[in-house]
Amino acid sequence: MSISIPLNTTLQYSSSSSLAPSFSLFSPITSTAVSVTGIRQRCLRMVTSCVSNAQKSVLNGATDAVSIVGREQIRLGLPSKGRMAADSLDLLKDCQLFVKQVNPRQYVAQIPQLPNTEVWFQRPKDIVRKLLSGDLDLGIVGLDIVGEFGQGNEDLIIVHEALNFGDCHLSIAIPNYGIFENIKSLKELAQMPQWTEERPLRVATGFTYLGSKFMKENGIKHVTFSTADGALEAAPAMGIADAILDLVSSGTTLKENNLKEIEGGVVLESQAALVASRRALTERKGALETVHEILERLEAHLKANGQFTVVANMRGTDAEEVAERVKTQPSLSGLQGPTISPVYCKRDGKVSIEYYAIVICVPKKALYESVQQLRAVGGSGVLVSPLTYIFDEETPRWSQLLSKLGM
Ligand SMILES: Nc1ncnc2c1ncn2[C@@H]1O[C@H](COP(=O)(O)OP(=O)(O)OP(=O)(O)O)[C@@H](O)[C@H]1O
Ligand SMILES: O=P(O)(O)OC[C@H]1O[C@H](OP(=O)(O)OP(=O)(O)O)[C@H](O)[C@@H]1O
Ligand SMILES: [Mg+2]
Repeated sequence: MSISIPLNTTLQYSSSSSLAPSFSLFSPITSTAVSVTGIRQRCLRMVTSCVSNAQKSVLNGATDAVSIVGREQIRLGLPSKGRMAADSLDLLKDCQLFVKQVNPRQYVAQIPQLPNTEVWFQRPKDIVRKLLSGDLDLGIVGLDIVGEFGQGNEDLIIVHEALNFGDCHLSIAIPNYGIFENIKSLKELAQMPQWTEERPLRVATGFTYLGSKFMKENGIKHVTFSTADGALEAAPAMGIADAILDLVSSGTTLKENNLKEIEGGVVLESQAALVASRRALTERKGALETVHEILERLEAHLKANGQFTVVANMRGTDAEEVAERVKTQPSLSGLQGPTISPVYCKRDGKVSIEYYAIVICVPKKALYESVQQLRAVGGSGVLVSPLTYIFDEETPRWSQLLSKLGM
């Protein structure tokens, strides 16, 4: 990379709120800044050093980034557009974290519930890059993007790996016609005699890092990659590539372009994740507390999201006897166990206990089965309602995070 600075150019340097110093070059024609020949040398040295720091940061991650100083706010990166954008905001809303973005073209926003945090909207790949350069502290992106642009950098920490949206997988696909008609697995693809050093397997992908790592791990030597920004599924039919490596969710795009996935060809499973910079968590004041709060809210919401509260009445002699009956059924154990409380009825002017109310949480998937089991042990009047949050004593991911941080 080379930089040329015209003789009459001045450099403005600021290290204001961001981690990395920023600099800008001003031409005297358009700015009032004064050029002093003596400063030029110093400016040149500063530019060279900034550029080389920036290059190092990109190559090595935040290890070489400027130290964590100068900025009070924690920065959370959210996808600025595309299929992850609305879902990220909806998830935070479900956690009672309301991102106040006045209009969609505004790239910075606040969350009133987290006054020390600012939101920056960025393209997903830039969120990962900026976590590594120290310009963001936290981010929500797909695991595919973390893998491709994070390149295994140890400064990136996955705080929550399953935010329950953006599900897809990164997979190799080949034509379902011609020489590939009978090829069903990666092994068969690798063993095709067509691929040689002179004529390698040509793969079109936006995931060249993960792609070449995967091919190496699977012992496929004769392979080259080409890249494009989208519509990769056209590449085989256009004669540009033999195979593609791209994200798949419904599989419609593959099908519509006469392509098929193969056994052993899935490079990774992806969904949205909460990612953090290790350095930010260990060095930036308040970052760890903020991530703890976000994690608690996320876990409480995501855990509750998969469950219903079920209330039923059950005739019995006492609470223990009802508990014994309920415990015979596998789907009725609840989180810790069923809550059983007496139902006070008035009969002939006297208060008596004939029924007990049982309250349990059941996984949504097991709802009908649970209702049947409740009925089988004498349950009646079953009420089912959605659960909004389950706050556990401590979230398991929090202790995992602390141990990843060596705390
Ligand atoms: N079918 C899918 N195709 C692509 N990405 C998907 C799919 N389903 C979920 N995703 C997730 O959405 C992310 C991409 O979203 P989107 O395509 O909107 O991003 P982008 O940065 O705008 O990409 P692009 O380079 O296509 O403009 C992926 O990184 C992945 O995590
Ligand atoms: O399995 P499916 O549900 O069909 O989804 C997969 C397609 O979606 C994505 O493309 P996108 O819509 O982002 O368009 P692009 O390829 O132009 O980026 C991805 O790159 C695949 O092409
Ligand atoms: Mg896309």
